[in-house]
Amino acid sequence: MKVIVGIARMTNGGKTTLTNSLLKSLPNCCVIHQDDFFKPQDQIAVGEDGFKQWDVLESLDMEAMLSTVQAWARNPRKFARAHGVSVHPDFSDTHILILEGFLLYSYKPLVDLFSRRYFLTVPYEECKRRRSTRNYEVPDPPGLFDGHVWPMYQKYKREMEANGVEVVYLDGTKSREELFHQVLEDIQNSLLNHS
Ligand SMILES: Nc1ncnc2c1ncn2[C@@H]1O[C@H](COP(=O)(O)OP(=O)(O)O)[C@@H](O)[C@H]1O
Ligand SMILES: NC(=O)c1ccc[n+]([C@@H]2O[C@H](COP(=O)(O)O)[C@@H](O)[C@H]2O)c1
Ligand SMILES: [Mg+2]
Repeated sequence: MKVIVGIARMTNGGKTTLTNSLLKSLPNCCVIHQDDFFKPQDQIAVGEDGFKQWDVLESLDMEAMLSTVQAWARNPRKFARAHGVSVHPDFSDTHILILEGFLLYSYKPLVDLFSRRYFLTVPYEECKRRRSTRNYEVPDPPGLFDGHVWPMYQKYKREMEANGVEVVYLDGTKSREELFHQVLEDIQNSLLNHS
């Protein structure tokens, strides 16, 4: 059985934190981080607003991300080995892939591959506060959050809803432990339903 789980959305919603906890608890579980597929800085367009447009789909090499997912799907055992994940003998027929990132459900070739699509949200003020404490490889210029990050979040969310993409919303203001247990239990239940 092969299962692909999406841990998506809001910047600073807690995706990477939650994903890292799940990886330790789920058997034969590999991960692909969307952040690893940002194009180089000189290929990021500058918008009419003067900001580099990091938070649009075109800033990510989604074809390369899809190829990586396909490599896992062709041979999850080989993928696990190559990524240092040992295959648990008691669960050798179960393979889980977590895709983690802020724009997972807006790229058509990927969207139907998920068994479960999680969508972490936190209120605007909390998101902005957490973001202000983060150090990205390319630091945020002043005004980026309100001028680019937040409007793009809203635009893609509206499009996703209009396209009828089904997601499981998660309240990112819950504690790390509560979120972890909620999602772990939910994934375990959906594994039982698949088997
Ligand atoms: N459940 C939570 N409650 C409070 N703070 C959190 C929670 N999960 C993550 N954080 C904090 O929020 C920030 C962003 O977390 P991170 O997992 O990197 O988010 P993302 O990958 O969605 O951008 C970090 O400082 C992290 O420690
Ligand atoms: N990793 C990078 O090269 C890079 C560069 C500039 C901005 N970012 C930011 O990363 C965010 C996505 O990552 P998080 O969801 O972990 O916050 C986007 O909102 C984007 O603005 C990342
Ligand atoms: Mg992250």
